[in-house]
Amino acid sequence: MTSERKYNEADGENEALSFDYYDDDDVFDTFTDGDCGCDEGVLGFSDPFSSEVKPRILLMGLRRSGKSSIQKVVFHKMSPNETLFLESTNKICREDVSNSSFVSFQIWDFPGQIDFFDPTFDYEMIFRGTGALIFVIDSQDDYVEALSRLHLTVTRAYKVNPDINFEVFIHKVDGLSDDHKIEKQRDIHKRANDDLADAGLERIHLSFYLTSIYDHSIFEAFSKVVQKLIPQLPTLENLLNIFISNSGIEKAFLFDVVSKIYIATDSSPVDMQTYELCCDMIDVVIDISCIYGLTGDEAGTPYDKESMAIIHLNNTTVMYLKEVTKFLALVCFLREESFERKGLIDYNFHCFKKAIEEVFDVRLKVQRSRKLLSQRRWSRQTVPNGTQAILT
Ligand SMILES: Nc1nc2c(ncn2[C@@H]2O[C@H](COP(=O)(O)OP(=O)(O)OP(=O)(O)O)[C@@H](O)[C@H]2O)c(=O)[nH]1
Repeated sequence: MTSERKYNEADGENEALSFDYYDDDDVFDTFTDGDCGCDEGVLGFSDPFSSEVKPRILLMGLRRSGKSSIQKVVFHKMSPNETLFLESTNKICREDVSNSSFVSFQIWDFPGQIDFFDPTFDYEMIFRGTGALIFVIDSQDDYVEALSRLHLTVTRAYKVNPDINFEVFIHKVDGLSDDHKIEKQRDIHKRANDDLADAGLERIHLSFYLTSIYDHSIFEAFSKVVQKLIPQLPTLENLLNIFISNSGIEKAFLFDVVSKIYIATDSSPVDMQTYELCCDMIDVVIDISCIYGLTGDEAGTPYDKESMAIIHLNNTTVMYLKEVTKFLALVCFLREESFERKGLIDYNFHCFKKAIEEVFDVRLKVQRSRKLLSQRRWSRQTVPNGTQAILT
C-alpha cells in the first residue's frame, strides 16, 4: 500500500502519465479532469459535445453499497482501507476518464437515494447516452430491497435505451467463503432473472460479477465492463492472437497502466492468478520508477517509451512488460525456452505496436470529425447575437 501512495504523491493527482505522445489536447485529457471532487464534477448538462464522444458508465445501487469506493479504488488509486472514511454521496458525480483513445468514458456516481418518480430527475436524458449501467449490490447485507431497485432501474433504463449493457456487481464478497459466494451469486442471478421474466422482459441480459475492492476482482470486473464499450476490441484481440502465435507467447494482455484495467487479451482463457501477477508487475515497475527513477524535477515520468521489465518466475515462466503507448502496456507470459528468441519477439512487438498506433489513428480521426460535426451543428443553432438557441 505504501508504494501505491508513493505513485500518487509523485503524480500530483494522477497526472504522472500525461506526457505528450500525441498532441491533441482535446482528445487526450489527463487521466481525470481534475479530482472528481464532486464539486466541479457535479452533474452538468452544459457540455453539448461530451456525450457524443464518450460513453457513460453509471454506478447505481443502494446507499453504502460501495459505489464511490469502487470508483476511488479503480480510478484514483485509493487504498481500500481509506474508503472507510468516504462520506455518503449526495449529488450525482460525473468524472471523465480519458486515459487513452481506447479507454475513454464518463463515470457517473449516483447517490443511493435517487428517486425515479421525482419529476426533476431527467432519467431519460441520462439513460439515453449510457453505455453501461453497473448496479452494485452489497452481498453482506440483505439484498431484497436491492433486487427490487435493480429491477426498477433496469426496466426503466431498458425502455429508454435497449442498447445499455446491464452489469451487476455482487459486491463486498471479501467477507464470504467460496461456497457462500457461489450460493449468493446463484440466488441473486435467479431472483433478478425471475423478476424480469415475470415482467415479460426475458430479453434483458444481466451480467453478474463477484467483486471486492480488497482484491483484484474489482479491476477484472471493470475490465470486462470497459471492454464491451471498446468498438475496436475484436481488432485488438486479433492483433494479440497474431502476435502471440508468431512469438511463442502463451498469454498477453494489453493494459491501461493507470487503472490496471486490461482492455484486451488474446482468445485463450484468463485465469485470475495470471491477471493478478500482471497487476503486481505493473505496480512494481511504476513504483520502482517513481521511487528511484525520478529525479525530483517536474519533467520526469515513471512510465515512458523506454519502460520495460522482465521477471523470471520460479516455474520456468517469464513475464515480459513493454510500453505500447503512453497509457498502454503489453504484459506477456511465455516459457523460458521461447524467451531465448527475444529478438524475434521484439521484432513482432514492433509490428504489433505499429498496428495498434494505426487503429489508434483511425479512432482519432473519427473522434475529430464527430466533434467537428457536432460543433458545426451547435454553432448553426446559435443565433447571430451570440446567444445559444435551445436545442430541440
Ligand atoms: N468489506 C468491504 N467493504 C467495502 C467494499 N467496498 C466498499 N466497502 C465499504 O462500504 C462502505 C460504503 O462505501 P461507499 O463507497 O461510500 O458506498 P456508496 O454506495 O458510494 O454510498 P452512498 O454514497 O451513500 O450511495 C464504506 O465503508 C466502504 O469501505 C468491499 O469490497 N468490501
